[in-house]
Amino acid sequence: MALIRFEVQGFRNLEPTAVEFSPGVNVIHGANAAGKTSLLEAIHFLARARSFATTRVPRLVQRGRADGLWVRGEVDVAGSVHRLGVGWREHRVQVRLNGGDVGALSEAAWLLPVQVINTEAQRLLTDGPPVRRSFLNWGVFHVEHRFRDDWRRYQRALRQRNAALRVGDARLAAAWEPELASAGEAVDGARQRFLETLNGSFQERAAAWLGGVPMGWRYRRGWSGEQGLAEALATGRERELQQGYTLYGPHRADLRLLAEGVDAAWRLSRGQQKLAVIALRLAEVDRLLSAGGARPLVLVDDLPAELDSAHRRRVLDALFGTQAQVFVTSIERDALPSLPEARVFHVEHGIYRREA
Ligand SMILES: Nc1ncnc2c1ncn2[C@@H]1O[C@H](COP(=O)(O)OP(=O)(O)OP(=O)(O)O)[C@@H](O)[C@H]1O
Repeated sequence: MALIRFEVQGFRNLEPTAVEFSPGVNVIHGANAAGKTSLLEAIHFLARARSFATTRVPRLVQRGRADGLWVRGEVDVAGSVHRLGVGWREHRVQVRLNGGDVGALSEAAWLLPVQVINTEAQRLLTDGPPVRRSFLNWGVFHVEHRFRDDWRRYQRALRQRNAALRVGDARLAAAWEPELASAGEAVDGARQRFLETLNGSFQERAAAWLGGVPMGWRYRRGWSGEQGLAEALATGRERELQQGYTLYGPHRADLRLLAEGVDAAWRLSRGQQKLAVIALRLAEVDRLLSAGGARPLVLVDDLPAELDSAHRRRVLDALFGTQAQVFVTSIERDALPSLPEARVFHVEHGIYRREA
């Protein structure tokens, strides 16, 4: 899997240009405000129908453009090419795959699993649990095919039970519990299996990058102790009726990274936090690659920020050593090591061009 051809229209400051990316490493350089982040954002929009920088899609539309935006790409999956297009037109996201409309991006999300590493990377440690749950869900979604159905089933049962709790209907709330518990246990089981497979690769990189600080993690599944979820829901129901929503289940899970046994967000420097997060994200990338599904894309924006040159070099070696398709931006071309096989693009005033 690789994003080989790419084109945008009406996306931030980018001029409508078509380019051919390398299936391996792509380096994008240019001055401040040239459009480097916008280009990565456009790739991300193609993959996920949303930005990594804003939750408001209309902000991505080029100033003064009334007809919205489109991002199009050709994705090579084992030699067969899929045409994917994602746009914002008539106040909604539109997705087209191989010439046909696709109802939801989730139908096409398997094509381009994308990971972002940017100056905000350490927010995976410092923000609240939702970012870590979505980190986990993303990985599990791409390696366990049943996960999507279990997660949807769980969300649906959760909505129904919460609606019953809000109106104080204990019988209806209880009636949703078997479904909620079975889908919730499946979601949790998939997350735990997935996490176990990340540990080796995470530990290896963390040991090399964090100067021997012992790292680990604590996964909380969202309900306590040895209880099954059905039991936790039944015993918690009275309290939940007072609160008006479900307090137990995988929607309350969390994954905390630990350094020397305490929260990594307290113990590590900002640069170390970033390195720990990169190690975790690359462990996910390794896992997807070993699962043999779609090959992930890794978007790396402004890596030089906060990393000294020795750590930058280690991270880049690790990145380039994975079999993922990689896009790295940098203000200075020379801040990145020169790789003979990398394809280099220069961005200026929103025009991006391949360098000879
Ligand atoms: N909707 C939009 N329409 C037009 N231009 C926009 C829009 N949104 C942002 N821009 C502009 O696009 C330019 C490129 O921003 P971008 O973040 O891609 O730059 P960059 O090359 O990553 O810069 P830096 O190195 O400073 O991070 C900025 O001048 C920004 O103001």
